[in-house]
Amino acid sequence: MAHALELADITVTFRSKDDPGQRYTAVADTTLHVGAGEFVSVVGPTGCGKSTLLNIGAGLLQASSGQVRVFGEPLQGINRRAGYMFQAEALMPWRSTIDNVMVGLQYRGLPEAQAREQAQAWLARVGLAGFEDRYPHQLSGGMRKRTSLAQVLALDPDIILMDEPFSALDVQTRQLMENEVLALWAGETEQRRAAPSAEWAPLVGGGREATGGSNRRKAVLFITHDLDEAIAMSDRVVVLSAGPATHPIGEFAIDLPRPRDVAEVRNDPRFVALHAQIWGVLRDEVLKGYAQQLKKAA
Ligand SMILES: Nc1ncnc2c1ncn2[C@@H]1O[C@H](COP(=O)(O)OP(=O)(O)OP(=O)(O)O)[C@@H](O)[C@H]1O
Repeated sequence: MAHALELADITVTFRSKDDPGQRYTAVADTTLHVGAGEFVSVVGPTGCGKSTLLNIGAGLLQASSGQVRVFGEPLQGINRRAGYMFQAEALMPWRSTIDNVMVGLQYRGLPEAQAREQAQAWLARVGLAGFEDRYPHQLSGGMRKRTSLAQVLALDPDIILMDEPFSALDVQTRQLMENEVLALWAGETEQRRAAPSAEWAPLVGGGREATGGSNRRKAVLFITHDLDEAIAMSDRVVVLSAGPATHPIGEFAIDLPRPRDVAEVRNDPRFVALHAQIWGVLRDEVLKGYAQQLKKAA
């Protein structure tokens, strides 16, 4: 079966805007894939080219050479089978929560009433029932992330591309969101734990089923610089070298049982062993990446 997303021999060379003769090869000869329904994380030192690879997979950036295939088909233009969750807030501040979630559905041609119904169901599913009319500035950081998640999932993409989506959150909210993403990805719809407040609400059922979408597991490409997060969430972790000419230098199957609680799984001896193994490959690259950042700043 074709991979959901395949990057084959990708090289990305940027040209300096000020001096077109000056070039920087951020990524070189990189091949990586995400199987249908697979959760893959890519980790690497800061500035190594993680977002560049994700942008290539999203079709937002064209590779200098190499091929991108989506379910076996060469990607041309934007990857319409993928939803994209950025590190930065992507909500429109002038639109209410529900309007933010509805906008993509309406853009796809869904009548307003139907778009509203689906958006409402998704907001409920990410624990935001009752917050439909709030504006982004009236929500906490975690709630805004939930809204972004609803926005992406409402479009029922087969592939989800996530670029450090929770790095701006505090540790507790971040772990909650990570668990929520895992539960949504795994198709869990039951209430998993008691909810002391909306901010801490668990997933509630009915979203996807109520809106007639599919319940199959999505392929996820998750970019992070946080190795703990990568191991806790993924089926597979790909380690990138420091730049320039970044490329994968290690790939590790994460054989921890699911369902996982991202906080608890860190105490599992297998997690500790995997962490030590992967960190053994990543450590030198992180040091190289850090030295490069210092040089750039000097
Ligand atoms: N449009 C561009 N023009 C020139 N150089 C670029 C461009 N986009 C990215 N780069 C460079 O390519 C390299 C990789 O950038 P990228 O943002 O992909 O790294 P990253 O691993 O996602 O970084 P971080 O960990 O900081 O999020 C960096 O050195 C960056 O400065």
